[in-house]
Formats: sequence, C-alpha cells, structure tokens
Amino acid sequence: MPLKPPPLRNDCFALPPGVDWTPVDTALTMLQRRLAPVVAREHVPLDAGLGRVLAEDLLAYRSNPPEANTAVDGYGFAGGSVGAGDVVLPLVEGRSAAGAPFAGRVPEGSAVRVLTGAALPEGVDTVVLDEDCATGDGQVAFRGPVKRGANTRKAGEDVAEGALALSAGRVLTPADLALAAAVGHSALPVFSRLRIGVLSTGDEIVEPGNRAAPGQIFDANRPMLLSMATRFGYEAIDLGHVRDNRDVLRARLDGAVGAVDAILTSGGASAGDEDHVSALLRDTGALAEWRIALKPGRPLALGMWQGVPVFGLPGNPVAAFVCTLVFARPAMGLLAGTGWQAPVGFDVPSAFTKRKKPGRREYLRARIREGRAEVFASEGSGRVSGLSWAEGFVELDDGARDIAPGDIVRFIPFGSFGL
Ligand SMILES: Nc1nc2c(c(=O)[nH]1)N[C@H]1C(S)=C(S)[C@@H](COP(=O)(O)OP(=O)(O)OC[C@H]3O[C@@H](n4cnc5c(N)ncnc54)[C@H](O)[C@@H]3O)O[C@H]1N2
Ligand code: MOO
Repeated sequence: MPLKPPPLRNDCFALPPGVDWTPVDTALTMLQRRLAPVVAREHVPLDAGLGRVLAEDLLAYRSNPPEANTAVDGYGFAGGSVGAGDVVLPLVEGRSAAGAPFAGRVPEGSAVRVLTGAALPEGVDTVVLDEDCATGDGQVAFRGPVKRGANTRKAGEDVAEGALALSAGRVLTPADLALAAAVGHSALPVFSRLRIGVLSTGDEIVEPGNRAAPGQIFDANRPMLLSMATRFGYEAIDLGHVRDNRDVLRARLDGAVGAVDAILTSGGASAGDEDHVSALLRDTGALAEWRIALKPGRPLALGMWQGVPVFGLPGNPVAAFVCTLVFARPAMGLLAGTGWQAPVGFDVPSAFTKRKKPGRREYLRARIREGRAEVFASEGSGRVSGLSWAEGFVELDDGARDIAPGDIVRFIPFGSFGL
C-alpha cells in the first residue's frame, strides 16, 4: 500500500468565534492555510501524465539542447575567421546532419555543410544561412560580417543538466510533457488522482430520463458537478441522489468513506427544516456553516464526515457552480497536491449598466463580444441557461459600484478556473 499523508483535522473548517458574514478572501485564506494533500504518490509513464499533479520537483537528467547545434540549414565555420565584405571558404568533404554528426574537425578558414539540429562539428561555432550563400567548385561564398555564434544554439541554453525543469504541484500540461521528455524523463512522480464523490439531495429531485411529477425537477447539479470534477483532472464518483431522509443520507455518506477523498453535495446547505446535509454534519460536530459575503452562493456547509471533507454546496445550480469554482476548486486542488490555484482575470470595458450594493462579492455570468464584457440578462441563481450562455464571470469586489458601459471590469474566463 502506498504511504498516505496523515488525515485532515476534524476542525479544519471551523470559523473563528463571532464571525458571521465571511468575506470571500478571508474564507479562501482559511482554506489555503488548513488544507493539505490527502493523496498518495505513484509513478506513471510520461504519456499518462497529462492533467496529473507532479508530486516532486523534476530536475533535468540531460541538458536541452544536449549539445551545441545549428538552428538552420547552411554552412558552418569558425566565426573568428571571417570579416566584413565578400567571403569565400573552401568546403570540407561531408556534412553534419541531425543524428549523423560530422566526425572530424573543420580547419580554421574552411566551412562544412550543416543541417538544422545537427551538432556543431569541432572547429565550428557560427553558421550562415543557405539563402545567403552561393556554392560551386567545392567552395561557399557569402557576404560578411557574420556575427560570431550566429544561427547556433548553445548546449543547455534552454535547460541545463541538473536544473529545475518543473516544480512539484504543477498540473501537467502538454507543454510540460514535452519538457519532461526533452530533459530525459520517461516516467513521472505524481500524486494519485483525487477521488471526488458527487451527491444530490432533495425530495423534489428526479433523475433525468425518469418521469417528473408536478413539483419535481430534474437533477441538473449532479451531471454538472461530476463533469467539473472530471475537467479538474479528478476521478469523479457518482454517489447518486438521496431524498430528504437523514438516515438514508447518513448511510450514503458512510458508504462513500474509503471510496472517495472528498464529497460535493448540493442542496440542503442552508439552515431550513429540510436542510439535512447541514444537520448531519452538525451532529458530527464537524460542521461549519459558512455564510459567505458572496452572490450567488451564500450558504456553504463545510464539514468532515469520518475524516472526509464534505463541501455542502447550495442547491441553486448557479450558486453551486460559483461555489465550486471559487471555493471547492482551490480547496480540492490543495487536497490533490497542487499549489493554491487562483484564477487569472483581465480588465475589459463593460457593455452593461449595473448598480451594485456594498458588502459582498458578486460573480456575474459574462462573455466577451467585440472586446467588451456583456452579462446575462438575469442574475437569478436558478437560471441554468445563463451558465451555458456564459464563457466566464465578471467579478465585482465587495464594495459598492456604479457601472456604466465602457467602465473597466474584471473578466475571468471559465478556462482560468480549469473548465
Ligand atoms: N430564509 C432563507 N432562505 C434561503 C436563504 C436564506 O439565506 N434564508 N438562502 C437562499 C439561497 S442564497 C440559496 S442558494 C438557497 C440554498 O438552499 P439549499 O442549499 O438549502 O438548497 P435547497 O433549498 O435544497 O435548494 C435550493 C434550490 O435549488 C434547487 N436544487 C437543489 N438541488 C438541485 C439539483 N440537483 N438540480 C437542480 N436544482 C436543484 C432546489 O429545487 C431549489 O429550487 O436557499 C435560499 N433560501
Ligand atoms: O446562493 Mo443563492 O443562489 O445566492 O441565491
């Protein structure tokens, strides 16, 4: 069995006494301080590394490039041997090609045929481009001066042997796999994939495909949350749906222990009569009902179920989506061994008008058209169609704001949240 890190503390979501409305940044800082990796380590072949979290710093086994070589097809010579004006050099017999280097030494005052990527033969430190040369009678002619070292690449100029190539905690990208391969790795030390269980609650919820009676709605959150977990690179585990029955919910959570590393539930997060997720977590003594100064997504029930962190997301799909991106994603990242993942936004002119009250942060469903951020016509947190319409959020800070078209607002594309 691979060694796993120690379990998280039961009070890791506890809020300081007296805290009521928690600003988003305070809530994020608390998560950042208290969560740590819960996953074991393993090695995977390089080609299975995409999206995995690097568990150790990766040092270069080999320099890139491993030796000095030519960046172009042309003719190589000793740079010190040519000056300004017309230059004619005798060509030595043979050539240097990528994978088939020139064996001998090129004497000072002679040139050799070289092809892109070929190691520079001994005696060569400068290359003149094919297009700038004329050849004939065993000679090459070109116009000087040519800067010493022109059109060549130094050994290790990209990464030197032994240097840090990739840092632990990175979620490996296609470019990272190229770099790891270039510096000599064929297997990668990664964290085991985080397993995320997703559970929907509520008497009104029915599985898509079943008959929905009046008053019932189809479960929109579960396919959304499962696929978000998949996009983040985790193993998404469907824990199904439970009605508003505390015993059934308890049994379902018990059944998930051991099979998942964290659980996302939706519905029943606030303090109403049927809000069983909060009630159960409260019974275990490990609940923190976070009332976050955030719109949408105010109620967030964070707790531990037999050592497994549970993110009790609000039921409204838009609120569940926002809470997942803003809180659950960076928190799950820490559990999975990534560094803290803050989304990157950029400032754009707005195409809308809005008067915002102070006291909480807001995320508006938005997209960029003709260089300006437009927002969805409604802020209703049950309006699933707006999530699909949007390509990102406009993030409005906690203070009041009067926004007119052309004012600068911060847009965060969904891609920046890992979607
Ligand atoms: N008196 C108060 N009422 C509410 C407050 C409040 O502060 N005081 N907060 C409101 C806010 S904000 C939200 S968000 C919701 C959160 O409620 P819960 O997390 O307890 O969720 P539910 O009541 O179970 O459901 C809310 C809403 O979402 C629909 N839902 C639930 N699950 C799904 C699903 N899987 N797929 C699609 N839709 C789902 C559910 O039918 C409700 O319409 O509370 C407000 N109330
Ligand atoms: O979190 Mo609620 O959806 O803001 O309305």
